[in-house]
Amino acid sequence: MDDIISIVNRLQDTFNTIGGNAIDLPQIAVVGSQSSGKSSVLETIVGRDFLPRGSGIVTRRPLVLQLIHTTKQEEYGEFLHIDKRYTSFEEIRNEIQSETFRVAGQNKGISKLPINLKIYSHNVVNLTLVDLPGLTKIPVGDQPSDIEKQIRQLVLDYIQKPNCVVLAVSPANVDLANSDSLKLARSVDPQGRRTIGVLTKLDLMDAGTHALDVLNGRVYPLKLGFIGVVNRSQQDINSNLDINEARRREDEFFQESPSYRNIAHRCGTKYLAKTLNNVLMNHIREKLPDMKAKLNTLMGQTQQELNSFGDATFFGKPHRASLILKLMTQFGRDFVSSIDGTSSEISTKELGGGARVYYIFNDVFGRALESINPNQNLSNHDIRTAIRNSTGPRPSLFVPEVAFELLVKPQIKLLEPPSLRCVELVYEELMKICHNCTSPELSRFPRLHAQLIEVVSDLLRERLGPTSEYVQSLIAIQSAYINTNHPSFAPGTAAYAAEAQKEKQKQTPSLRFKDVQNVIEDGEEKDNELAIEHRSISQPSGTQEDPRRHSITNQLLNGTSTPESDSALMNHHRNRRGHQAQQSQSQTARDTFLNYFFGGADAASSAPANTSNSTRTPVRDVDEEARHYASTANPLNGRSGLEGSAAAYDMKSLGKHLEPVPMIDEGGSAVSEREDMETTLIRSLIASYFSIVRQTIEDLVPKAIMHLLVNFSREVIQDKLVASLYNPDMFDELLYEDENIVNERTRVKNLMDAYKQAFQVLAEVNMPKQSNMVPPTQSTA
Ligand SMILES: Nc1nc2c(ncn2[C@@H]2O[C@H](COP(=O)(O)OP(=O)(O)OP(=O)(O)O)[C@@H](O)[C@H]2O)c(=O)[nH]1
Repeated sequence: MDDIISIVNRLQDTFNTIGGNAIDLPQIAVVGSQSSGKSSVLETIVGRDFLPRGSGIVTRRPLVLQLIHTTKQEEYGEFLHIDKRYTSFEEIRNEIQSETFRVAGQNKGISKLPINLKIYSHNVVNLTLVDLPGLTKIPVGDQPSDIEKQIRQLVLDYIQKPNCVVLAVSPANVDLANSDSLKLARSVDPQGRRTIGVLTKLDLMDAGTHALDVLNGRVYPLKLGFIGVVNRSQQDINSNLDINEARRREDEFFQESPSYRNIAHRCGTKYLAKTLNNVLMNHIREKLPDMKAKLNTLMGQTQQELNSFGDATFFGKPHRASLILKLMTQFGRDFVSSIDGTSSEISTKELGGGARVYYIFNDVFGRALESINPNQNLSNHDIRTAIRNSTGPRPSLFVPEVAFELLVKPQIKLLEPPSLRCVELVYEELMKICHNCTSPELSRFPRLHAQLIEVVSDLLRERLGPTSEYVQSLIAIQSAYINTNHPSFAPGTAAYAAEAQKEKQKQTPSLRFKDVQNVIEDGEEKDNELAIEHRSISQPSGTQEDPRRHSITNQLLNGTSTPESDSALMNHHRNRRGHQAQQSQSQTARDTFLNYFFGGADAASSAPANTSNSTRTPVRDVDEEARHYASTANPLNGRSGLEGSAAAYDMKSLGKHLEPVPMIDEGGSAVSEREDMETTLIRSLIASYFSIVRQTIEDLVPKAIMHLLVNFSREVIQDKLVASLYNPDMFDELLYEDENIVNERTRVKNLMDAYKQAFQVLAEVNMPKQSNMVPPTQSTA
């Protein structure tokens, strides 16, 4: 029995340490009619005098008695309602009495409110016993009329729980057929599986009668059987008969009684206590598989929790350096793997790490660039003014390239703010990643963690400047040189021109845009001719000019070319080829034409290379252009016809009638159809060129950020961390452990030890001695 007690106690102690109800130990409720001897039975199980005794109703409140086994010699009791340790059992009894009076009153009334008492002793097994008010039938004194019902309900509240073992006490000197306790026990345990019958007062039976039939299970069937006991009489109590002496007398009674001598080994309080233990053990055995499985799970979880505090091999001063290095490497690796998306903790709920950087590039940055209007902040007035200014005193003949450059550069600058913001967003994202790089092991060392974050933050901060500057220079580079020769630049312009031309075609059936294009693309021979022609036109003034050229060019531009004129043109050029062919060879006819349509104020000086590839950029209304050209400008030098004869005017007399020139033309001067056309064209050209630059920036900025900020940081992080923090003088400081974490680790460690111990105990319980495990049966009689 000692083995069982010790195993049960150890198990209970183990689970007390854990603080959980891992074992569902049974509660034993003592049920019986009034004065049947319930309190006496309880007292003998505990082995101490501590319950109020007497005739009439004594137990008027449930007494929940927790017996707690301790290894200390000192025995004491504690009530839940009072913060005091009672070492005198006499005092405990008085406290029960006064507490009963306090709640249930001085009369014979009862209360459902239990009194909770814990008894700590090395003589007890861990058990919870409940002493309940005795069952009555008739109210006495000033008891309420439904006292029987009240007590019955109170008792049922306890015994109907499946883990409650019912100790049904019946006095032997009353016929068992009248036993209220058995009747009530049967209502909750009809199979009699968890009811132990206790027959008290065997010593008070009439002479010549005995309870052998009951004790042998022939009268009332209970799986756990009946046990006969002899408690102290009132007389014994009054004379303070020692409880151990009472037990000895009880043994004597059964040994010497001719009726019970044969079954003396399964009678008495001692045997009752043993039976209760067996019931307890059986209960544990039943629960064993569940408990083991539960314990295994708990051990697994606790081990995991323990592991999260770090590898135990790194504990201690000699391992500080390797621990720091390990944590640093882990931090750096986490940072890199978060960026690369190779982290083991990839979320399915939200974007994280590198995916967010991609999102910034693709969605945020991409959309920000797309949303920029290429003509933002550019009014028609601005464009006209730019054109006018760039043509100087001359009326513009063609859309001036200088004006286009002037206007497109500030627009390119619009790409700078979103590009710089993109750098910042990625920087912020990397900062976030760095802050999220933590592990339970690292969180043990808050100072090291903070330092790791600080070093990486510094690194990122250092890279922010150069990356932003580079991105800024990417925009500046785009503004530095406007490459109208870009292969993608022409189609947009041509599309616009085609659109504009369609409008015109409806009105002028003369030489059309298409025709001009056809002329351009009509074979190398003609192209070369035209190239030579343009070269001639571009001669600076003062050069000897062929007068035939005027009419040929005008014919072509006016769409009035004839086979004759074409051949004349050819002949003319053949004649000129001798001295000019060499110079023209490197130039194509496309250059020539584009200088017509895209010529600057000074067409002769505009770089042909700018337009050499823009084969489909005839952007002017050729008819109108040619007419305008013929009427207002000298096609040879692009100068106004007025210019040459300016001296013919008497400026002094004119001055009297002319208005002063305003600093800003606020729309006072009428906008001609032609100016309107030019403005629209410039807008289209800006949009076309802007989209090329935008595309380049959209491509280059993420690359630059990846190279200068992201990749750079991930490559140097490890070196940077080691260089900054791997210093033996700092180890103590860096490895300072948070007090709460130390406590938590200790708690988890103790928990793990307790589980291991419990597991060991359970292994022992699994193989108990057979004799201890068999519940008492009547058949052995
Ligand atoms: N001679 C003798 N007297 C007993 C025995 N058991 C109990 N008594 C006496 O019977 C009386 C009632 O015993 P208790 O143990 O107080 O009975 P109870 O069922 O707890 O009483 P309530 O709590 O009032 O219901 C006491 O005076 C006991 O001394 C017994 O086996 N033999």
